[in-house]
Amino acid sequence: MASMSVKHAIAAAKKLRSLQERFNPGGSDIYPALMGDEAITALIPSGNPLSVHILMFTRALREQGTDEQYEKFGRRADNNEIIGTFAQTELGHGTYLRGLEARADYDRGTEEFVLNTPKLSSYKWWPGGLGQTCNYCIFVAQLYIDNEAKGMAMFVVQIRDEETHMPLPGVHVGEIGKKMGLNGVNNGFLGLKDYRVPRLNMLMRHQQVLPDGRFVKSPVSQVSYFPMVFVRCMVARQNSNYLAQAATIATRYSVIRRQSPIEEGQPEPKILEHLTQQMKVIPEIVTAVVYRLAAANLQNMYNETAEAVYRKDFSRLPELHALACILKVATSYDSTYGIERLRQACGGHGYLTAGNLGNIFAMAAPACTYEGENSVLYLQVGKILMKNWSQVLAGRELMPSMAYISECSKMTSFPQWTGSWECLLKAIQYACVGSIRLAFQSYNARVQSAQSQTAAVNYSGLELTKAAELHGRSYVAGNFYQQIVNSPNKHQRSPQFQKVLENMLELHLIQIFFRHLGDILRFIRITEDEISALQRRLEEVLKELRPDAVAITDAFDFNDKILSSALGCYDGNVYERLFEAALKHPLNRKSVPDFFEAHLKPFMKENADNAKKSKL
Ligand SMILES: CCCCCCCCCC/C=C\CCCCCCCCCC(=O)SCCNC(=O)CCNC(=O)[C@H](O)C(C)(C)COP(=O)(O)OP(=O)(O)OC[C@H]1O[C@@H](n2cnc3c(N)ncnc32)[C@H](O)[C@@H]1OP(=O)(O)O
Ligand SMILES: Cc1cc2nc3c(=O)[nH]c(=O)nc-3n(C[C@H](O)[C@H](O)[C@H](O)COP(=O)(O)OP(=O)(O)OC[C@H]3O[C@@H](n4cnc5c(N)ncnc54)[C@H](O)[C@@H]3O)c2cc1C
Repeated sequence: MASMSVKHAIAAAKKLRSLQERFNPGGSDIYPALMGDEAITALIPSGNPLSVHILMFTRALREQGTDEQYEKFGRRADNNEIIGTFAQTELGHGTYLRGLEARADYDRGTEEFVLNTPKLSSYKWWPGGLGQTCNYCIFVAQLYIDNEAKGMAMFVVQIRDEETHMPLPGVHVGEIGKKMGLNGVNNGFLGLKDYRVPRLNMLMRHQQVLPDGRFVKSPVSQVSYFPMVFVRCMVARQNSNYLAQAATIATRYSVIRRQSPIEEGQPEPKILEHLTQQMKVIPEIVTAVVYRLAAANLQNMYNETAEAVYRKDFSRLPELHALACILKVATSYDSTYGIERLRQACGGHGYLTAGNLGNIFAMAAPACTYEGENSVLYLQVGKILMKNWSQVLAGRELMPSMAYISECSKMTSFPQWTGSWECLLKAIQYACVGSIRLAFQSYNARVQSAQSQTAAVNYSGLELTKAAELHGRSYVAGNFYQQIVNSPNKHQRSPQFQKVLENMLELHLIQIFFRHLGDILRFIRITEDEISALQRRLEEVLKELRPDAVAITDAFDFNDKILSSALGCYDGNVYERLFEAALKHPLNRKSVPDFFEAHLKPFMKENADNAKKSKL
């Protein structure tokens, strides 16, 4: 599997190079285009062992290294002359970066760093491609000068000989073992013992160690986290893709599969005629569209911020960090939940490997963990919301993506309920601000009672994560509303197309309303009649979108090779393809399986003999 994945990954890398020549060398705006060509995902269903090389190793060299360091290492990496990974997580630490144990001690006598993973728990553990594929890595370590800790730093480390691929002296490297999925990625471990690298192997665009050992601190320490921000933006796009693939498969299957008459005596309908099936499938189609649009927005913001950071303007980093966290979490949670819901919507055949829904789930699910575990990132956003609420109380402006918080904070009560889209959106935002206010009261009371900020964050954690989740809902729903209702190119859309988009907006807003009804009712009075009216509208809009479901998923434009699913094939010949896949199973090569003579027959005979004896 690993060699097949590497073979396909090399093919994909060549494609990426040709795209880079067309777009711009190493530009971040090529990745969505690349992912628009899902061949990357389909060709490598067991995961791409070069993903981290492309997404993190090459970018870290470009963004964290000096121009000279880019010339020395980055150009070769961009040209795939060397293959690297991003080695930050350790066996003992992943989330708490300040607890990382790998260390880099500066030796001013030789102008080198001595790299060590002092304990087993200090071993780098998880980096993609580290096990077998990479010959370099970005090694993230705590920097020490004269045994004084200076914080985290990144080092370019060669781990294997470029000719023989043998691990270099002082390097202990290998594969960490089988996973739930992505088993073509060869995630690896790395131990270093007194491994020396020249001073200029420390990436020094933002912080420097001078030959005499003087340390020049970064103006903004968080800029060293930038490689993670980029991947969080990519995850938002990639996981919306996984959900779109699963939605396409389940939709196509749901208009092929017939089961259970709706009226006695009538023929069995397509299962998508069942309202409950519509409720399983159609909202996931819409969620995939909603997140694809939100991820595109985030990608633009990333590109703008990356250019600003290059000019040493770090002002937009905090907002990008907050949005990258919230979208990475929301997209990975909702896509993972959605793919499983779509699998269940396909009955038993959804559980077959030939349906590919299990593999899509296995590709999507780890995004809830990597690049920042989701609950930790929710807490991170909760902390940022507390900081911004203090700004609101001080009457200060907030970052654009949080402007609604200021607006809602000025509302003494929620206006008359109308049930309009604007009303539904405002309800979600109003509930979010109410949750922020409650979280702040708890958090602030703790800080006032002399709890440390980190302890107050921990003990207010449930309210902070709730506020963060509702902030994510508010941002995503607000973005979707703007794209459908206020988009500058709205007049270029046909009325029919605009109507489909508005139905999708109606469904998204009502679905989010019902998902957070408890949170909303805490702050807004809504009558039973008003809620029942929304229930009717939900049923109505599912019926309205039913005829468009196949067309919308066809518009995702996944070809059969990419979906790799007997249930979601374009020609709809599901049963033929399921049977064809079954006949290919190795167990069907012989009529009598080998285990019959060896195990089954003796077992049955022994039981028969025992039965006879017991009768005597
Ligand atoms: C060959 C062809 C292939 C083609 C490839 C392309 C094809 C693409 C297809 C696939 C695309 C996408 C799929 C993705 C596949 C990728 C594969 C998996 C990769 C996984 C890699 C990893 O997992 S790398 C390791 C990730 N690890 C983490 O994320 C660690 C998580 N922990 C943290 O981030 C931090 O510890 C923390 C944020 C939780 C806490 O930060 P800190 O310790 O500093 O403490 P504070 O919370 O107090 O923060 C201090 C201040 O810093 C601010 N802050 C924190 N983080 C950031 C940030 N990132 N940016 C900016 N600012 C930040 C924080 O807000 C505090 O600010 P103040 O309050 O103002 O002080
Ligand atoms: C498929 C895959 C690919 C990966 N690729 C890479 C890679 O290329 N490079 C790399 O460096 N790493 C990589 N990782 C590692 C990944 O970044 C870490 O797994 C992730 O950061 C979580 O850290 P951890 O696994 O050590 O969990 P921990 O940090 O030990 O967290 C475990 C659990 O503890 C809880 N927890 C932790 N901290 C807190 C907190 N502050 N508050 C509340 N609860 C908390 C959470 O429930 C969390 O799930 C990869 C992981 C996976 C699964």
